[in-house]
Amino acid sequence: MRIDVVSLFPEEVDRCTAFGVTGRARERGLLQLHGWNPREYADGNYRKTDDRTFGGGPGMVMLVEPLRRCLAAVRQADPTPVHVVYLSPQGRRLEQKRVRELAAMPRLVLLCGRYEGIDERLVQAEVDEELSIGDYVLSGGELAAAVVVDAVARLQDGALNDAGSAAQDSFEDGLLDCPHYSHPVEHAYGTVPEVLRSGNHAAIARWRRQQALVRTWLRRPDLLQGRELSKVDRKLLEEGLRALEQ
Ligand SMILES: CN(C)c1ccccc1CNc1ccc(C(N)=O)cn1
Repeated sequence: MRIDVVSLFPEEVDRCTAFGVTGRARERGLLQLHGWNPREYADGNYRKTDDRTFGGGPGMVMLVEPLRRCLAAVRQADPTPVHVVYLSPQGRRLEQKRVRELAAMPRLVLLCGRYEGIDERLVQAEVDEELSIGDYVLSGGELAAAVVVDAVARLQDGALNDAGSAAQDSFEDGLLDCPHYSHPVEHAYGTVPEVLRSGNHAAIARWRRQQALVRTWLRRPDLLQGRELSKVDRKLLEEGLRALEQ
């Protein structure tokens, strides 16, 4: 998968995705990341990329023309058709389902706004999809772009070892993950649950599913709103909640 990032600070996204799973996915060529700076496509010796907003009021707006030229160069760099995503607080909320769909695309362009955002005419003419990573305001779209790069990179084939992809599964069916434990078995902070050391894989899978269901019920009941639980899951959840009351 190829991702082109259009930003006044392309290095920010590069550095945020240069480590761990995402860094390895890039090293392995599972994901190519290219940065583009619209300032290189701006006119004049100040290479102006932003200007005052019409209608008055505070703040500056990113200009159409440097971005239009920059995006033309991005398209020209590779014959693969692009899907242009604009990261903004006005975008649709990014969820894992959409991450999976984006991860399956051959090519993405991530457009990062600064100042008060980008001239709406550029957005209307060039943007396929406006996305928000959450209901909060950042100083620029770069960290939101890095979140998208990270989320899609780890879904590329070969990016995660089997343990990672197992962890992945629990989120896949829309539940929160179960708790995790490692050494030592006994610690001042507590003891590792017996079942996890039993070697009984059916019991371990059952316990993990039950924990995921109980946690989701208690912490994110909204995630259970839209779905019918199977009889098995409903029983696991009820039993898990009863155990908490003991
Ligand atoms: C400067 N601002 C407010 C702005 C305004 C319009 C577009 C981009 C930006 C850049 N900032 C962003 C970007 C994304 C998110 C998000 N929630 O995904 C939050 N902030």
